[in-house]
Formats: sequence, C-alpha cells, structure tokens
Amino acid sequence: MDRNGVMEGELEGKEMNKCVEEEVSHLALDIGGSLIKMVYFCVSNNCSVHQGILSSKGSCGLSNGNANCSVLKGKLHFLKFETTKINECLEFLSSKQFHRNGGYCHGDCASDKNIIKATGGGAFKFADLFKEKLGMTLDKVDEMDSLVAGANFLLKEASREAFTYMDGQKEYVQIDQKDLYPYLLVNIGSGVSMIKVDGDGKFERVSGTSVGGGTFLGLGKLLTKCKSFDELLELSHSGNNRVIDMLVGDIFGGMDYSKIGLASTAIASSFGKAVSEDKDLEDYRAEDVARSLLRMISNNIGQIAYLNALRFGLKRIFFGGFFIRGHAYTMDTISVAVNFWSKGEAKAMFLRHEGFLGALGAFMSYKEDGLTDLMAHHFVEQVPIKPSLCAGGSLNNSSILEDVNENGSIECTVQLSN
Ligand SMILES: Nc1ncnc2c1ncn2[C@@H]1O[C@H](COP(=O)(O)OP(=O)(O)O)[C@@H](O)[C@H]1O
Ligand SMILES: CC(C)(COP(=O)(O)O)[C@@H](O)C(=O)NCCC(=O)O
Repeated sequence: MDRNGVMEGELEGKEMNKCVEEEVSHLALDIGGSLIKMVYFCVSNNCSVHQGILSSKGSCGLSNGNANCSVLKGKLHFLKFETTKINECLEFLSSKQFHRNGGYCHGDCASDKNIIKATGGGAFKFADLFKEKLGMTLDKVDEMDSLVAGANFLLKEASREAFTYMDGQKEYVQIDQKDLYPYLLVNIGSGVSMIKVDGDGKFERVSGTSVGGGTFLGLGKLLTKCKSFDELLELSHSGNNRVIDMLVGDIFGGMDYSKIGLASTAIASSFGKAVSEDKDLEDYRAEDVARSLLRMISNNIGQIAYLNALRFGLKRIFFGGFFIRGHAYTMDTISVAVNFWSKGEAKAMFLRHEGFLGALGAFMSYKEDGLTDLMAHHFVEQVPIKPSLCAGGSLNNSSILEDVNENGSIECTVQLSN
C-alpha cells in the first residue's frame, strides 16, 4: 500500500490473505471519479460462509447461542484504489477470491451469480468490466442514498467518529442521536455534493459545486508538475499562500478593511498577486502554488457550505469525501471559513471514515435484500485495528489521523436472519 493507502505490492496482499482465511462475508464498492472505495466484513475465525449464508463452525460467543450463528462477530475493513487503476482492484478481488464469497448468492456461490452492492458512477461505467473479468454483477445503489446511509450509520453507531478541527485542535463531538437531524452533509469527492439530511433515508441534495477534489488535484498537477495527491498535499505543507494570493493588506497599504470586517491578512483575491507581478509560473515555488490552491478550494467549499446551511437554518455541517484526507490545513481552512461567515453560529465537523460514506451506505443496503437473509446489522466500534492484525496480533491504539481510513477497521457484529 502506498502512502495514499492505495493497494500495491505483495506485502499488503499477504496481510490481506489473513483476512480471507477468516472469510469475507459481504463486500461493497463505491466507484468514484477518482477513487474506488471498498468496505468488506471479515468474519472472525470461528464463523464461516457456506453458500452465501453465514453459519458457525463453533461458538460465535455471541448472545443468542444459536447454532446457525445468526449473529456474526468480525471486522469491517476499508480499502481504496485509484479508479484509473481499476485493474488493480479487479486483480485484488480475484486473487482474494472475493468474487466467490464477497457478495450474496442465489443459493449457489460457485455459480456466476455473485452480486456485489456498488455505488458511485463507476457502478454503471464498469459494470460490464466486473462481469467480464470476475463474473460479478454490480447491484447498483444510488450514490446520494448511500452517502446519507453511510453518514447516518457512522454518526449514530460509531464512537469517536465526528470531530471539529480548529487552530490545530481536534475535538471529538458526542452526537446525541435524538438531536442529529437536520444537518448538512458536504461530500468533497472529485466534485462536491451538499445534502440536507432530515432522517434515515430522508434527504435532499440542495447544492453542489464542480470545484472540488478533482479540481485541486487536476490544477495542482498542471501547475506544480506533481504526480500524486499526496505529493501535492506534501508540497502545500511548506508553502506560503501569501506569496501568490492578494491580501486585503496588499490593496489597503497594510491596513485592515475593518468597516466590512476584513483583516489585512484576509485573502482578497486568490492567486491575485500573479496578475501584477511580472513573473512566470516557474518563478513561483511549487509549494506556494499548492498552498494557495488548497486554500482557495477549501475556502470556497466552506463558504458555499455555510451559505447552504444558512439557507435551511442548519447549524451543523459534516464534511466527508477523500479531498479532506484528515489533512490539518484543509480542515482548518474549511472550519475558519464556516466560522467566519456564520459568525460562529455554524460548526464544521469532520468524519474519521470521511471517504467511505458511500461504500458504507452501499454495504448497509444488503440488509434490505431478502436474498441475503441479512436482517439487520449491529455494529460496535472498538479499537481501530490495522488490517494486518485481522488474524490476531496486538492491538494498535495509536491511530494516526492521516491514516485512520486505512487502519481503522471497525469491530462489529452482523445479524442475519436464519
Ligand atoms: N490517493 C489519492 N489519489 C487521488 N485523489 C485523492 C487521493 N487521496 C485523496 N484524493 C482526493 O480525493 C478526491 C476524491 O475523493 P473521493 O471521495 O474518493 O471522490 P470520488 O468518489 O469522486 O472518487 C480526489 O479528487 C482528490 O482530491
Ligand atoms: C456528480 C457527482 C455526484 C459524482 O460524485 P463524485 O464521484 O465526485 O464523488 C459529484 O461530482 C458532484 O456532485 N459534482 C458537482 C456537480 C454540481 O452540482 O455542479
């Protein structure tokens, strides 16, 4: 796995084998414009999968004591691949035999009737490819439905999922389930969707913008010649946006424009300095360009999000999508924008499993499918555990913010009807 958490190389493959030995019962995909997100449930050793119906070989150690193991213990795992490298995803699924036991089957798993829940535009675009290469049918789940289901699930079931981030301070937010709705969900993927959520399955996509994560990476690649998202983020770390952005102070001779509440250090015009300076792109440091770009896009999304929150009187805004990547400066910029525009009234919040909302929602939709005998899920998040520890090993509690999505498997139980 590279620094992005994108699968590559043998080592991760070996680590994942351990999980396969423990049996993957269900798997769902979110195939987006930039990344493929995968969520799968790995049944703990003492339970196994037979013909698509999960049953126990021994005691599952769970409450109902039913020999058919209607409650399974295991872990939810999270992985991502670049969409342009979809073949790596297919190879991974194939090598791990996920196409045999990752979906649900109509009685006969050995047949080609494997069906996998999938959301995102790629569920349409790549349906034939999955069929041709793996004999897998992608059962399409609507992207907005999935995002909302994934977010609601995490906000209600997972502990330490939502947090605020301001001035370098991360604070987990205790969500009162009775007081969750309404909220604004802002998913920053390649593009940005803004969804007003009023309940389970009750929502409206109220806005969106095409200036999103794809814009950041696309423009960043053109302007800095960097090759990857991580490289671009890394560059932005050591950059100074003031070299390129035109500040209020640049226009007002170092003074604030206090009458309208603008400090001299506020950005008056992103990239505005490049207008008057007789410089070529090469004369600017790639670090500074990356920083200005990140700031411009984060600010803009924060502002549009706030305006939509204002439009509907929403106080809480949850930001998801892989543009964020747990990156301090991105979250800080978004938080400052929301705080500034709302005069402290609205709050920006972020999610640990930010990029996996759609995939989780697609995963949850198995429970609506009678074919699976899957009645309901009950998830209990425990300690984030590295996928490599799936088959045992010491617990790792020191989850790093940036890597939580790859390392933060969730211990859970899945309830199935007999
Ligand atoms: N490893 C990565 N490769 C490409 N883009 C990444 C990566 N990590 C984060 N990103 C950012 O995340 C965005 C995609 O977010 P995501 O939520 O997966 O959306 P989508 O569903 O459109 O693929 C990209 O546009 C980019 O800004
Ligand atoms: C079309 C999309 C829903 C696709 O989702 P994505 O793959 O970007 O996560 C998203 O890119 C989007 O909402 N774009 C903004 C389009 C607009 O409202 O202008």
